[in-house]
Amino acid sequence: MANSLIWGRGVSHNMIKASRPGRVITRFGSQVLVEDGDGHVHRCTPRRRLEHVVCNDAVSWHPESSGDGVVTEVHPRSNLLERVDPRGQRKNIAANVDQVVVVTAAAPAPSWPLVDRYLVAIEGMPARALILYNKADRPDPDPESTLAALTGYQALGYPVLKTSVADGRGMEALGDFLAQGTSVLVGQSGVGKSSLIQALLPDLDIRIGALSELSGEGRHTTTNATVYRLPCGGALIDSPGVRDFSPGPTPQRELAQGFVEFRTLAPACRFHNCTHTVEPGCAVKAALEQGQIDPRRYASYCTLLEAAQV
Ligand SMILES: Nc1nc2c(ncn2[C@@H]2O[C@H](COP(=O)(O)OP(=O)(O)OP(=O)(O)O)[C@@H](O)[C@H]2O)c(=O)[nH]1
Ligand SMILES: [Zn+2]
Repeated sequence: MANSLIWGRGVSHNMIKASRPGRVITRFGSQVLVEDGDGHVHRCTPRRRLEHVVCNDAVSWHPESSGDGVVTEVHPRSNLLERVDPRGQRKNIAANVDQVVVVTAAAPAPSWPLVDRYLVAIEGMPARALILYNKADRPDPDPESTLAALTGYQALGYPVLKTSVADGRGMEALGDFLAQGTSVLVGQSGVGKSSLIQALLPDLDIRIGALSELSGEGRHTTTNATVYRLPCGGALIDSPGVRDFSPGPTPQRELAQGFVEFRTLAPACRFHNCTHTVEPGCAVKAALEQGQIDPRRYASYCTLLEAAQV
């Protein structure tokens, strides 16, 4: 009898210590919320050398008898979404982002150079991009430019979708895209990111409330990047910082890689470190002169090159 009791205790202790797979839902202070394979969320403290753990990291963790758990390992990341703060410091936002939805709209007027800048960052991560044109229910002040830009992106292989939160068009197709993985929505202020997220996650406030309660930190959780499972399938990472994500300056050598139409041409340039601007024998400029590259995209490249890190 005594033996079986000791045996019983030993088994449950081992079970508690056995590491389990999980996903970091959000961070708050020095702690994280980890979702296990059954969808249950546990408050955990990362081991000391794992302080860098971020939203959507795949981790190993185990529960402790105190109730909270311990994150023991952060698995290799497929990518990392970084933000550059006003002082120029890079801050990690979230890991393992499969897809980035670049939201534009009929109003405010689309900034296509900004879309190009996002695409460079997305290509560098790498992640799949979707270009969304929201508020399609409203008249476009410059329909010709919009059509030219959107068909241009499609020709480069980027999926393009028109949506309206107001009349619901395109929302099902957006759900189908989001179902393919873990996504973030980015874009200029006022294009409708909050409205889209509210439509995709109608119970967002309730979920934020539940997570805040679990963290024991009141409304603190809402300011940190958080992963939400979507009813349409897939997951969405959101926070004010994610929505306002603006990519920092790109290293010069990575910039040309971010323009997908340059990739097959660049190896044919005379100089291996060609900037595709002033060099003789540049295959990119030759393609531009022959009308095979969109001059608008090339102008974006030149603007980004001026701001690029050497
Ligand atoms: N007509 C129309 N209006 C929309 C649509 N989507 C959003 N809006 C409106 O556009 C305005 C801005 O929408 P938000 O969702 O706050 O935009 P946001 O991108 O989150 O903006 P920030 O919070 O500033 O980053 C609001 O008045 C919305 O009601 C749409 O599809 N059609
Ligand atoms: Zn070149």
